[in-house]
Amino acid sequence: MLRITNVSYSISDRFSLQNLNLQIEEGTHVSIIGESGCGKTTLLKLIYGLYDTDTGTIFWKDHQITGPKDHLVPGMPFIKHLSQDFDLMPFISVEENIKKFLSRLYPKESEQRTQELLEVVEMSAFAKAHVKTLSGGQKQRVALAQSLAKEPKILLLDEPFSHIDNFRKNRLRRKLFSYLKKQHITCIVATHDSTDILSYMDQTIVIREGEIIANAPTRELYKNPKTHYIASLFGEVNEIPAHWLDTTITDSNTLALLYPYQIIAANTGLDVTVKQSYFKGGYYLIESMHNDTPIFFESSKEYFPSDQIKLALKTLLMD
Ligand SMILES: Nc1ncnc2c1ncn2[C@@H]1O[C@H](COP(=O)(O)OP(=O)(O)OP(=O)(O)O)[C@@H](O)[C@H]1O
Repeated sequence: MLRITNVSYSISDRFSLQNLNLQIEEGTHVSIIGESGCGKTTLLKLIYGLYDTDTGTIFWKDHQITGPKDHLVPGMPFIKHLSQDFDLMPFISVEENIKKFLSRLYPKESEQRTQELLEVVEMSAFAKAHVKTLSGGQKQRVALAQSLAKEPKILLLDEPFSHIDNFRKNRLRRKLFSYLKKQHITCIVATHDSTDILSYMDQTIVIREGEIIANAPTRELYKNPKTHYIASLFGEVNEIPAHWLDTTITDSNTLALLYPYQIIAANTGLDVTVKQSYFKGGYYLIESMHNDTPIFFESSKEYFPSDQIKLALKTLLMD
């Protein structure tokens, strides 16, 4: 288990991570989400041992993770950290970039492992190519393979798919996270992308201004977001008086957080005027207005500006 206890760390006068407490079971996949600048990367670097904490401790099982004060070369050997600027050698080939992390004493095994990893990240065709000739997304895939070469106990990924096209991203995500589960590698991912999270992450941690404000199983967090900030990290969300759509609620001060898919056009309900329809492939996201309040909902049918319609709740409970 990874155990973070009362950790604080000031990066500057303006930013600090404050009193973090966190436990992550071995083999779990965890995402760290939060707005840009909230401290996700800083937390990953603390876990890797790139910074010395101001207070508190970080342990992986019985090993204390400590920073540059205690290590000439910071970073723990059983952890791999894939940063946003992948650390590859540009003038050697893709496979050499991976092999340099494997033992030269066993060339056959090293070759096999390299090919296995290139297959996971779908870069086998580029094995002999020089890294400097690769695109950003291809470099990111090589960096991913490199981070797995030595089979870390913990893999820390910072925006791991940010440069990778949608065509490949979904397949790569499926392959990577199932490989990590199979190998029982604990994985912590800092991400902005909610599709990284929902299907693959067992646990999600939400950070706001240097503080952990939520830590829960991912589905639970998605279904019951406690605040607008948390819900909005998963996509568009409406925060509206609950009684507008739920007639069982009498208190007009109670607010409801509703994702667009929870609201539908109906024969009776709340009067709204359509402002805009956004084509999303299998459905439309409709932006409508009730008085001055925007309400987003999903529809299989396109609506047009100024259409007058009524909205109702699709589900009271999200399950
Ligand atoms: N070396 C540094 N010196 C001073 N301030 C820094 C340094 N590194 C980061 N910061 C500041 O610390 C805060 C947290 O940065 P961090 O990179 O951890 O955020 P983040 O949540 O990962 O952001 P993003 O999602 O944009 O990558 C930011 O306000 C950033 O400007």
